Amino acid sequence: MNAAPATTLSAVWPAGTQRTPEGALRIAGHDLRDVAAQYGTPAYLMDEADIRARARAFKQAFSEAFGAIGTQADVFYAGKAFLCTPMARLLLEEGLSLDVCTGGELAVARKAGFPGAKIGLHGNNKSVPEIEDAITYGVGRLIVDSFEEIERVASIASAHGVVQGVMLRVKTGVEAHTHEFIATAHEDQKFGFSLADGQLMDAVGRVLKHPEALRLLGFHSHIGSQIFDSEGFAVAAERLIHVQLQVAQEHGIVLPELDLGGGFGIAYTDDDTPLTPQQLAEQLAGIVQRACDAVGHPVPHISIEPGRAIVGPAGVTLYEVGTVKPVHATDELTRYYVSVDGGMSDNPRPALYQADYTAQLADRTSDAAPVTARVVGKHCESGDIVVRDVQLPGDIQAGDLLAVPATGAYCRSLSSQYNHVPRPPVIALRDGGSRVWIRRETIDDLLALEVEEAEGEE
Ligand SMILES: Cc1ncc(COP(=O)(O)O)c(C=O)c1O
Ligand SMILES: N[C@@H](CCCC[NH3+])C(=O)O
Repeated sequence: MNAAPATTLSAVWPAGTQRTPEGALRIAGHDLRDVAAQYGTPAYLMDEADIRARARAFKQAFSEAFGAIGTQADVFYAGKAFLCTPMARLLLEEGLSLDVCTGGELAVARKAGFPGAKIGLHGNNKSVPEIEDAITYGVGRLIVDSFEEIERVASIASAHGVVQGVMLRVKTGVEAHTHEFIATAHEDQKFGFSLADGQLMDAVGRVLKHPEALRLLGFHSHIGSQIFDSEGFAVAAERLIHVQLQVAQEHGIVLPELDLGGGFGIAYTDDDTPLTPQQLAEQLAGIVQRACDAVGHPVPHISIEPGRAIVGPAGVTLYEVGTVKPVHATDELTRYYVSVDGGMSDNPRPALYQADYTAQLADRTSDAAPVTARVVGKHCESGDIVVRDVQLPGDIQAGDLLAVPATGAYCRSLSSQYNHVPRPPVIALRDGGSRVWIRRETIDDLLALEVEEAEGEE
């Protein structure tokens, strides 16, 4: 008798994820039971080919769509989504640029040999050492976020005899359709110079007073994160092109660059329907062209900064189930609390943003009737939820493996050691091999930070 064929999972999973005829999940050719046996759980798994394919898709789609309107577009991967040295090297191999926002992220880029010219440094409160590191490393663009910083960057650049390329972060006033904590362009939040109250034009004037130290490249806007339509980008682009025109009229300078930021949404569950890189690129190119044509301004060189959309869907967290507790939530509902060996320390997004995820058994299939389950972690918080609502087989039990998809972005990078739970490793899976990108943290790693009192010391 022929075995049942492998089935391919939905787009919430890394491309090509399958359920094998034996019932286990397989990613990049790896049976997750073998991965768990080799590396332990919990573990962040990254499908390397999937990251590469998404990086390539963005690069190609944006260069084609913006090439068609007579300009170029660079893709700066937003390192905050997930960064480590091998990831930075992968991006470099794929021809992307890199957005970092702290000295720590810059240090990873340097370790990877990422050329300074292909790096942008963000941050609303960069320290003097961070600015010095960026300038001496030759970072191509520094995205300036405050009046204090204009003077700080000018004085450091001038002390090093450098004319530093800068962009101004703009608060465009766009109300992005996303969770309040990840919307970043409305007035009442910390990022950027406001367009509405004249701060931006004031900032332009102040940058232009330092021609020996600062070169104004253009404006930068990031309207927020996990956004599914291009409406907000259209409003932001129109406003930005309009001020670029104003700069041309008032100062006689045509600013060569415009950065539209990142924030492109991904599917966390099957209810989410993100745009493809090609759809995004075509829509954004149309938006920029119309905005420029409307005021007769040349189309600037464009950059975008996707983080989540490149790395998010490529990641899956693999857990082991420890307990299953049926809870009589209401007269009608028994909810099965499935506790796994990680939780809010490896994925704080549900606690921070009420983010939705899904999950599937990774070691077997089951014919048992599905039950309403909540996947929770092992931390001392009732908000320690990994997946709020998911249907899982009623015979789920201790020892089962559970996989949660779409955890490649803002999980490892937002992780903590809450309750002294060491952080999971990051394992890169590729056809024919696997490799540890970041090893599992140990209790000794955590204890090593403590400073013992020397004997005889008060
Ligand atoms: C300035 C900037 N660029 C890019 C990003 C990347 O966002 P996302 O990972 O949602 O694409 C962020 C984070 O939201 C950001 O603050
Ligand atoms: N950390 C957020 C996104 C904000 C990114 C930085 N501006 C998330 O997980 O969705």
